[in-house]
Amino acid sequence: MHYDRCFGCGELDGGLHMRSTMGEHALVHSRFTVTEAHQGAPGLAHGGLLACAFDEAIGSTVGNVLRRPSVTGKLETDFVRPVPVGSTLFITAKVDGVAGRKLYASAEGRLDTEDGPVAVRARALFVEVALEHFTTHGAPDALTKLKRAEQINP
Ligand SMILES: CCCCCCCC(=O)SCCNC(=O)CCNC(=O)[C@H](O)C(C)(C)COP(=O)(O)OP(=O)(O)OC[C@H]1O[C@@H](n2cnc3c(N)ncnc32)[C@H](O)[C@@H]1OP(=O)(O)O
Repeated sequence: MHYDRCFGCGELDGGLHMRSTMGEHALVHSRFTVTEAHQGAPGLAHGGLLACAFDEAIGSTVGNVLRRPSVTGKLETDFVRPVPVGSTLFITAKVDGVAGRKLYASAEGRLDTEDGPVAVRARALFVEVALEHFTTHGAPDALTKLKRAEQINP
């Protein structure tokens, strides 16, 4: 968790409540379980929420592997298989490269087990920002709030 009120990883009611774990070879593993609240078509996950889960999984990967403050500049998703309500996506993400402030990363999500069929792939460009990005555009006390989450979950 990088911030307790983050929609992706925080404690908010209705949030995605995702957690990430660093694995071997700098791969980062996250899980997203699709509930009734995440539906688009009846019984199926909404594509925008799946994109959100991948934004979170990749953002957490960039943050934890590179330890550079950054924001999503671009996020591309390939939805290759339907994701039913009740299923869990096992997401594995990695950093693909760094070019100055541009941080490239990607992820794939497999259905229900770590070696299940791939249902979603995503690629993202994160752009490194100064910490003032968060205090100027977000909340003046943003750094205190982010630091609090770091203390809960170092
Ligand atoms: C642990 C954390 C988990 C968090 C997960 C969730 C993360 C998020 O959702 S963050 C929220 C969503 N994202 C945002 O709000 C970002 C809003 N955008 C911005 O603030 C700015 O556009 C920002 C910071 C991305 C870039 O602006 P700026 O700092 O002026 O840099 P800028 O010069 O435009 O771009 C830097 C480089 O990135 C490239 N770039 C920026 N955006 C894009 C894009 N969409 N596509 C391709 N390239 C891009 C530029 O071309 C430039 O490349 P080069 O250096 O080769 O010329």
